Amino acid sequence: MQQVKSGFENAKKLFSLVKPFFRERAYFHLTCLLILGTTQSSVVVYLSYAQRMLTDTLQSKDEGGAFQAAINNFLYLLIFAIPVFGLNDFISSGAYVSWRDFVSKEMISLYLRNRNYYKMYLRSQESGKLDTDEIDNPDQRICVDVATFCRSFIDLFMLFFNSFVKMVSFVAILWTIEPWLVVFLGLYSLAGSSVVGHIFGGKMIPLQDNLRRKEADTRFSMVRVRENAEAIAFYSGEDLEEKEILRRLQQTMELQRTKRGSKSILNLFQNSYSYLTWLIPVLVLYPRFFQGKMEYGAIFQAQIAFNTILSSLSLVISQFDSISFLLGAGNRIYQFDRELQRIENDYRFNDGPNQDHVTEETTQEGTLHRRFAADRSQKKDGGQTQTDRIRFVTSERVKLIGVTVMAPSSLKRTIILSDVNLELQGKQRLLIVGRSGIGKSSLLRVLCGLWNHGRGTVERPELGDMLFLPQKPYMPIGSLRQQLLYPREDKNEEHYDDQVLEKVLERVGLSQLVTRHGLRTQDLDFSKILSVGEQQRLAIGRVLVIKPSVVVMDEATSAMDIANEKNVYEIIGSLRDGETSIISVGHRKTLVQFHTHVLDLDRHEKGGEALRTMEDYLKEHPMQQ
Ligand SMILES: Nc1ncnc2c1ncn2[C@@H]1O[C@H](COP(=O)(O)OP(=O)(O)OP(=O)(O)O)[C@@H](O)[C@H]1O
Repeated sequence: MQQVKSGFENAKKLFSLVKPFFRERAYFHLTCLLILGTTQSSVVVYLSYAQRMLTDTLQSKDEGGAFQAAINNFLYLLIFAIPVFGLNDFISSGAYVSWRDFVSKEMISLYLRNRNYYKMYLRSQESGKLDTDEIDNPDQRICVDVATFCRSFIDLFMLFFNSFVKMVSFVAILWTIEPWLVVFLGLYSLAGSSVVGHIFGGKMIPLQDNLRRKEADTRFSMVRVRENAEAIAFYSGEDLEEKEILRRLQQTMELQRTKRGSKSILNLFQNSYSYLTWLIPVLVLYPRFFQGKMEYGAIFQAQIAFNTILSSLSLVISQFDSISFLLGAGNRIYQFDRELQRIENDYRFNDGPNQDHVTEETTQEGTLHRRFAADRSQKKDGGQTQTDRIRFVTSERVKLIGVTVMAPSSLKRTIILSDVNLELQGKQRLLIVGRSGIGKSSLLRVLCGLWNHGRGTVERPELGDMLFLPQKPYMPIGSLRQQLLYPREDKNEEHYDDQVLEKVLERVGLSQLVTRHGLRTQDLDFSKILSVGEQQRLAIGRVLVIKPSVVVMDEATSAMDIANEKNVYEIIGSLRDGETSIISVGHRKTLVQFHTHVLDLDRHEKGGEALRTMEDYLKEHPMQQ
């Protein structure tokens, strides 16, 4: 019963993965595959008749001169059969490429949409592991598992369909020769499939799933070495890295050994199952042949029909390894897809900071406000009922009203900061200070909409009008132009022509990069080419290109020398006639001179007024001058 239930579950999962493609463009490929399958199976059936005819004329020593005709017949069939079988790969690969393309694009789009990738990453932080227990290695799921799934599904589909068509034809042939053989085959395959499903089903499918996960973990540990080559080399951490990679490889190999054991037993069963029946047609039919009531060709054809029906009916047994391989990959895609859908739904009904699913309303002052569904959500959390989402409102200035920041972990909602109030007018520049770990970066994450757990209201301009600069800037693989334009696409040629961008580079002291790398040389990895200070200046170049109304900097000048840092603040200060607001987080004393206000989180923690003018702050902290 358990087996039937899990078989039904697996079929349901497969159906849910295949269904979306049918809403798209699968019908053409399916029609081609079905026509091809039917043609191929018919050719096999005709070949069996041609073989029977040939055998009969051989046995009769060409009595009646039919031998030549049988040879010709066979040859004509072969001429037709060769291209038909040759088309197999062409047509099935067409279906595979189209399907894989569709599924991969859907998954990539869902993964990157509405910051789902970031939410999945936050979930992985909750467990403190690299990946969540359920959703490990999203990259492998999208790139490798989807490919495996589509290829194996199409191959198995073709195999099952061709076998079915052949089986129907050969059942008709064998029925005319000996009906009991057909009945025997039906019962025999039913018994065999139940035995295989019962003994191997529960083991092989989870084993395949686990194996794929371990393979991906091993590969990922190699990728980490490549990505962190220099840091590892500085530490001389090779030995430790090797041990870690070998530990993961060892786990993979152990699973391979377990699989080998189960597979050998499966193979033994498969071989015994098919060889045990070999003699049955001959044993059943030889009395009639000896009595002269049957031609040798009929026995020959009965043998072919018997074996074909047997192999068709026992496909589940003979292909069990491929089926578990398919279900293993399918299961991983299904889990991933379900998790993404869950995150997407959660986003729709609870999260907010994105324009797609928000409600819009106009305030009394006529300002366009966007209120997110989350604002109204009341949720039970840890046994307490509370409003656990921060409210985001679009406004011209930055204002925090009673903002309490909670860690995004859903397991344990730790309060990082409570009841922070702040209002920033244009031209004001805010420095956020406080001891390490107090919550400075967390506050910026809230401001930029990455985190939304907590209470209170955040008013700020549209996200597209704000630019966040982290300590370690992100450098996408691409040209120098693309670095400057990021996160905008490199297509608006007139607006961002090369001369404008060269001027930007000149202002941040990086004009030598144009000579060194060119503006349009593709596929450069600037995170490896540039020093961290240069990367930080390049990121400031993005501020000059985008000209946001608010610039948020999280120790974004920490790797620069004092002259460059000064230059950067002067550049940002001159944007939009000095109306660009600056919010910085940093520990360096030099930052004080570039800001007009301070949000002192240490003072806030002790219950004092957190927001002060720089003048007041310096009276209390003269050493900072
Ligand atoms: N995803 C997370 N889940 C749970 N806690 C987190 C998460 N990210 C950060 N924290 C915790 O929140 C607290 C504040 O972190 P945050 O990075 O905001 O500190 P910070 O003031 O910017 O520190 P620093 O000056 O060292 O950069 C820390 O105790 C940190 O461990």
